[in-house]
Amino acid sequence: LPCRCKEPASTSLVQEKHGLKALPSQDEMNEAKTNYDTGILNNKLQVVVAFSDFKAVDDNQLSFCRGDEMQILYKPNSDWWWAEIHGNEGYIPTNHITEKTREEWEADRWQDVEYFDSYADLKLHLEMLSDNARTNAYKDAIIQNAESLSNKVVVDVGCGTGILSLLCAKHANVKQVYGVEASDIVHHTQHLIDQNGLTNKITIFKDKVENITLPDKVDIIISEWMGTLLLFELMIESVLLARNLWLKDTGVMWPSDASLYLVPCSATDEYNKKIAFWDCVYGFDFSYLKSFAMQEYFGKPVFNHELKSTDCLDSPLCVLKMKMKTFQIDELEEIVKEFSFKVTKKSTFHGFASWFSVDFGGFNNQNTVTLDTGPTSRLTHWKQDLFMMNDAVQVTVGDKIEGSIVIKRNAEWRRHLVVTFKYQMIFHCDQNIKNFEKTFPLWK
Ligand SMILES: N=C(N)NC/C=C/[C@H]1O[C@@H](n2cnc3c(N)ncnc32)[C@H](O)[C@@H]1O
Repeated sequence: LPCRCKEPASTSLVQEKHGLKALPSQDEMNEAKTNYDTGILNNKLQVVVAFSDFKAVDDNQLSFCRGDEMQILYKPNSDWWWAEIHGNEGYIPTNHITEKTREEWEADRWQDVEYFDSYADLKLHLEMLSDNARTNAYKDAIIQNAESLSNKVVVDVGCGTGILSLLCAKHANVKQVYGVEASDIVHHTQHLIDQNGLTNKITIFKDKVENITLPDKVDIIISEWMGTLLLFELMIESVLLARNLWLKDTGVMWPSDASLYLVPCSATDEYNKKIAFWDCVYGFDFSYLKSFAMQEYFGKPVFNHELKSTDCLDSPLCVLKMKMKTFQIDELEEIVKEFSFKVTKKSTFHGFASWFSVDFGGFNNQNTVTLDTGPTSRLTHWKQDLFMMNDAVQVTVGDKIEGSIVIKRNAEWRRHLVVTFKYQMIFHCDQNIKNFEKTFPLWK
């Protein structure tokens, strides 16, 4: 099948670019045919997955795309194997494929081993549980909607120590709570449930929510999945998958709504401490280092920035609003939002700040509880995010900052994002225009 790969490179380019040896000789091939026939294990040909596209440059090579699965027939040398795909046979370069299974390959793209290891010990759970604004928002939502939760079945996706499951079971007369947790922290969770006398109300599943089978569909999905820039970790994908698999049509998602906000801001302290600092170091001009400092300190977002309301140069803009009952996973691939900010004070524009808020929609649209992580609310462990631009620009009332933010999901590393700002500044006094653009990996 014609592959949607890029245009063919020349043979030499392919071989140079991928550092490939020459194609196998006829002798090597004959040798392989003899040896490999005996190498087939229990009648199953080895299947490999391509982790990058390859465009054949002659008719005895096979073209394929990232994610394609191929059967290996012979291995004449370490650089080229003879494979079959879509009924065609030919050579494939071994430095484009992984011998891992698709499941292993997918897990790698999600960095599941590192990800779930990071939640296996108490550190992150202590940080989340110590965040009173966060945890009490869930508790308040449960208490204020206890009536509606009565006799309902709840699933807590990514339950960690089980705190949300415990709050549901204690403060509402729920029928049953299923707590689902894939990291090793889950080996403590059952003890905590038993120790608090809620064993008969809460059932724990020790696996990814993608892999489990619940006894039945549920009335409520509760989860605390929000990360930096709301979306990082992309745990939201697992929550939406759980919705698609296990939520009744009449079911409720908690949080029910999630919003991401953006504002132009000054960040004078950060800028002076890390960038302006180099202008004069013990009487010496170190300004040569400023561009390196900008890359080192602000090439990526600052995820633990504390934004003051007085730093904001205009009102915040909601750049993403997700109705969790209907939002689709593929909408996460790329989010684009135009903005047009108008500066409200004389200050220095250093960049943009972002934060999120989530609503726990009441069942009858009353008793909605909101967890807001913005500069006017109680500080949470998320704090706010700072996207420091490369140029600090003096601004005054009426200056405009117009452009777009693009949040693009990393095609390879599925928990990561890339954020690009592209905008122009239109100065009120002389209508002079300056163009800016900067891209921030989050985090790969
Ligand atoms: N970043 C914030 N705020 N919270 C992250 C919260 C993450 C918790 O949910 C678990 N978790 C994440 N994804 C899954 C999944 N697909 N299946 C089961 N458990 C999962 C993690 O192991 C953490 O304990």
